[in-house]
Amino acid sequence: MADFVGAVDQGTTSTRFMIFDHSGNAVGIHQLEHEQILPQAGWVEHNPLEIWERTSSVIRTALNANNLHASDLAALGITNQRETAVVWNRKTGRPYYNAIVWQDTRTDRIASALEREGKGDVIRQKAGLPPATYFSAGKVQWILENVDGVRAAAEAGDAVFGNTDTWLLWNLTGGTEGGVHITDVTNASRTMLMNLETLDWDDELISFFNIPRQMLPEIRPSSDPNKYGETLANGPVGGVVALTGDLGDQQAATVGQVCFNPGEAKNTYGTGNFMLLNTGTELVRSKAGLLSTMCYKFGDEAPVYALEGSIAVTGSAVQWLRDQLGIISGAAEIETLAKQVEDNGGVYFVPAFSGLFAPYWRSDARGAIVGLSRFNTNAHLARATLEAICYQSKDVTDAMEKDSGVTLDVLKVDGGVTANELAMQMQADILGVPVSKPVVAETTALGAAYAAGLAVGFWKTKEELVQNWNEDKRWEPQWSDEQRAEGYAGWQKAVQRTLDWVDVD
Ligand SMILES: Nc1ncnc2c1ncn2[C@@H]1O[C@H](COP(=O)(O)OP(=O)(O)O)[C@@H](O)[C@H]1O
Ligand SMILES: O=P(O)(O)OC[C@H](O)CO
Repeated sequence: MADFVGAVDQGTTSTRFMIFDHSGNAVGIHQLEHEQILPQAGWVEHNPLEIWERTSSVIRTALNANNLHASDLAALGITNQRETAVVWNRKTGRPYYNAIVWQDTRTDRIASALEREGKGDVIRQKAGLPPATYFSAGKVQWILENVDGVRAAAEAGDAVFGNTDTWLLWNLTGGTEGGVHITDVTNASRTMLMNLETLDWDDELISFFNIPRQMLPEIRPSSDPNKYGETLANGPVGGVVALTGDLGDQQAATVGQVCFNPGEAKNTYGTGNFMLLNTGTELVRSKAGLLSTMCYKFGDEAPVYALEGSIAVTGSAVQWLRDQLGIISGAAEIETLAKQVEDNGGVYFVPAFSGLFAPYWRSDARGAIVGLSRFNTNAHLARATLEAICYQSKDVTDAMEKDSGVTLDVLKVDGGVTANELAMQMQADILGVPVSKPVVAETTALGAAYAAGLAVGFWKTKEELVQNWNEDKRWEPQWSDEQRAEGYAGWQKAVQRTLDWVDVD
């Protein structure tokens, strides 16, 4: 068998290709950003053709730079930004419209109408999700209603939908020359169209959004010995390799962090934050504002479920300080600035730029900086931004404890923001729980590689993967209980100030 497994990680801001050896170490990586298209307030789009071009490019470059070839890869996995919706013509390969990104809020009226029309409870029951702009179904409905010719093409079977995993699988396996139209259970669980119990598209959910069923891809396991397809010999991989792993990026990170037992959780700090708790083969329905979602399904094993706390804006608040306010020139600088002051000086920043996701689900919220006095400086705002990342994670952790009864004894973390030592110390202080980061911090790509490799016997058991996980760094809580309670009370007050700001009806 070949010595390596490859994984494409198609994220919100960039796409990377990574090559892993049997110990789970990265032996090659290449990464490219793509354009964030912001046509109006609240709208976020990506160009699917640019994403495919960047994907091809990172695959070619990473293989060439390491003098590796298709024959060195035992299998390939894909992981992706979830929910982001692409609709394209299967005969021409042309997208009808830009991909509408998970952060996009243009469907707020569609989402609030669902609740008004009494469909919210059916959606929560069947899909495990609250009606919100976040999920794919409303985005597909918007394209069907607003882009000329799409509905007729969809009814004729020519216009098809996929998240970016499906778009890339289709292109990698042949595109107009016979590409597959496939997704996995984790991605499907974020569309708002899949029934969590049957793991199939649900006609009632589909009818809420008036989506022709033939637009939807086939739903397959996240790790599939019956491969989804093979890469084209003349494609970017340069040879035929089996595609056997497909997971949404947050579920992939959960696998990369080897959270295979019920009660194990990870928190990924990227553009947003996503905490997932493995709830085992039991579907736990959230009462505290979390999502019930798929964790993974490996081959013909029973599906594993998760509770998820999704936070829309965390690392992107750091980007906002850099790009919109210009108070730092690079993300890493926030740490130096925040360290200039001892504490937040009374300032709280709630970055509800896309409304508030878990556990509030309030699309009428907008961002607020509160508690300002003349004493405050940029340094307090920098500190409040890092605290906001951690307080939002505290909201989600509390909800998780309520829903599952599980008390975390350690929080496994990964993602871009975990490079920030101060933020990770704050997280341990605010939660009162140690925070632990693994040596291989690229857990998302690693999880997709694990899913692909398990399917072809490159790794034989999940226990082998657990052996690969090693701690790099741990932060212990230092705050007193009193400090923690006082700080969190301020945060909760600040959150109240952001609510009911925009009129979504
Ligand atoms: N040292 C740092 N301190 C705080 N935030 C950081 C730091 N380095 C990167 N980030 C943030 O991390 C995010 C990128 O993380 P990444 O895991 O690559 O995200 P994604 O997968 O969502 O693209 C950016 O939003 C950036 O602002
Ligand atoms: O691309 P990321 O890492 O920002 O993750 C995005 C999530 O999948 C959105 O649900």
